[in-house]
Amino acid sequence: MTTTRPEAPEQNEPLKTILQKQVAGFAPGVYPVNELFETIQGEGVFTGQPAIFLRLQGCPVGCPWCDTQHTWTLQPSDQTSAGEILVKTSADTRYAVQSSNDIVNTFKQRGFTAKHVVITGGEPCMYDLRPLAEVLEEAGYRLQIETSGTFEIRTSDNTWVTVSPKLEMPGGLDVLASAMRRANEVKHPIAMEKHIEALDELLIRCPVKPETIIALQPISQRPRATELAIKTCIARNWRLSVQMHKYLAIE
Ligand SMILES: C[S@@+](CC[C@H](N)C(=O)[O-])C[C@H]1O[C@@H](n2cnc3c(N)ncnc32)[C@H](O)[C@@H]1O
Ligand SMILES: Nc1nc2[nH]cc(C(=O)O)c2c(=O)[nH]1
Ligand code: SF4
Ligand SMILES: [Mg+2]
Repeated sequence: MTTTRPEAPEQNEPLKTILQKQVAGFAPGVYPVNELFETIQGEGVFTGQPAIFLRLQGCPVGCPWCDTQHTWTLQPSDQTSAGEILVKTSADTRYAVQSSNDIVNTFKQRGFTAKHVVITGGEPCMYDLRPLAEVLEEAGYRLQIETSGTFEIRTSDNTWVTVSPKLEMPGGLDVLASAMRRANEVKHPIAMEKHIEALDELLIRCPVKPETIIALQPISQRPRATELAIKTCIARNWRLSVQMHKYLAIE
């Protein structure tokens, strides 16, 4: 296991600056892993697919409704061992720094049978995912990433890219436009009409490929958000993504 420890942040530095410095401290092919588990994909096109989830630590985007706010920070004091990550029973800020080979070996040691790997976060595209994709694909896994489109997407050509666009993006419009062009799937969290209007506007400014699937995902299972998503999906011929794992109370 790699024991790289990022430098401690100075006081009052913005989260984005702290994260950028700490991310730069990781060697290529080494990642801070917040969670690693096998479950059923509960979101988007692959809903129902058995999958291994790899949750990377760190995200500077700050969506107010984010359901994984414990992944935002990357505090050196939160670094722990790989063993501790595997026995986690609740969401917390701890992470283990692992190489791509550590990760694939863990999949094998745990006896995971799924061949679909979902890399999520936090924001996984803060990291260059190409070394990890190479190791995983070589070992016979298919990759999917969940990303906000706020960082350049660095992964294999075969990766299924799910973009959940964050419109007030720190990366700027060029980065988001490139993510939208690369997207196999756009999965947009919504609660109100204005979120659908924002998506319409975005699709004009940042077009997707004709085959890209568009899905609406109600924020936090709110009934009004779900009703709006259902109505809009039927009217637009878009997909509905309901975070099935939350209804089933599984990981
Ligand atoms: C937690 S994010 C991590 C990956 C990446 N940062 C992103 O935003 O795509 C994974 C997915 O969960 C969605 N999400 C986060 N919080 C949610 C919530 N409260 N309700 C519905 N979807 C949510 C995000 O939009 C994204 O599609
Ligand atoms: N079962 C399950 N499916 C998911 N799809 C996307 C998830 C995420 O947090 O990115 C997620 C998750 O946390 N659990
Ligand atoms: S970009 Fe993703 S992880 Fe980051 S705050 Fe938004 S939903 Fe959460
Ligand atoms: Mg989740």
